Amino acid sequence: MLLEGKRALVTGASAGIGQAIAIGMAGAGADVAFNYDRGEEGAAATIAGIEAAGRRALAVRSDVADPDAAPAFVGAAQEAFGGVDVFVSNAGICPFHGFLDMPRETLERTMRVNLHGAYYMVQAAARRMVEQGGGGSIIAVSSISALVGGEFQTHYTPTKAGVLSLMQSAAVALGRHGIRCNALLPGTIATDINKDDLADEEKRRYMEGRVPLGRLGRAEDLAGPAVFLASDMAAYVTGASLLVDGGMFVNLQ
Ligand SMILES: NC(=O)C1=CN([C@@H]2O[C@H](COP(=O)(O)OP(=O)(O)OC[C@H]3O[C@@H](n4cnc5c(N)ncnc54)[C@H](OP(=O)(O)O)[C@@H]3O)[C@@H](O)[C@H]2O)C=CC1
Ligand SMILES: C[C@H](O)[C@@H]1OC(=O)[C@H](O)[C@@H]1O
Repeated sequence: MLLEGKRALVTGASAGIGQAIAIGMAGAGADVAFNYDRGEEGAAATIAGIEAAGRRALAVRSDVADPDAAPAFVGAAQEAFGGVDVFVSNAGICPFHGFLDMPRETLERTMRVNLHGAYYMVQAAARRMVEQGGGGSIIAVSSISALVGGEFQTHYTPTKAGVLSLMQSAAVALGRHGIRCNALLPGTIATDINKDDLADEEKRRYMEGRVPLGRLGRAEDLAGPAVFLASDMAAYVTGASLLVDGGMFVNLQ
């Protein structure tokens, strides 16, 4: 198995992409610790999925925007599993809103969760990996939106560009420790984050029509790419970004 005996941590894994990655990594042989903010029921489902794969699970409830949450999460995983080999920064929000009347609190919360949260979490994981020696793999869930804009995402797309940039700089900073840092760039993946937006049938059809593979993404579509980047199959891959979008980005006309 690609991640046999590895210890993986995933932020925001009570739902959607994080949950699929957490369960996918367990299926590939990893013990998995994950954090989440509010979704108790979802967290229980993630634990069940990890355990069904025969691996150990640890759930930690905390807000990634809180700088103290990062060392606490990594410390809890260290205590439970004895180390950290793989870290996935995934937690994120996207409260769709227009630009001209963007509430300051919406802007600041989105920045704090998506960008500051990723920074604190990745830094805490990297510190642990450096301390234990032996390298590691860090993956951040950025977005196709790091590369293109969105009318109702002016507060969100800069955070995803920032997360992509964080992986590039962290790859440079951490290469000497054998720690690889890469970004996943999902396209439009049907999850809770865009349930309301895609409830508009016309919008949904338009988004589907932009995808050469003919369908929106599923959370599970991110699990394989995440396992690959976490594994030794990607031993010489760092500072890279991988679009997982069914071809949406390259579909100009
Ligand atoms: N869906 C898509 O089309 C795309 C998504 N992405 C990115 O993928 C990531 C996951 O999104 P997706 O799975 O779609 O969304 P979901 O809303 O389905 O899941 C988001 C997860 O993040 C958690 N979370 C949210 N805020 C916090 C916080 N402050 N602290 C800890 N955990 C938190 C949620 O936990 P809880 O519910 O417990 O609060 C939940 O587990 C995000 O970073 C998003 O930007 C990127 C490109 C496309
Ligand atoms: C929430 C959006 O639907 C989703 O998030 C992204 O990063 C992409 O822009 C997707 O459209």
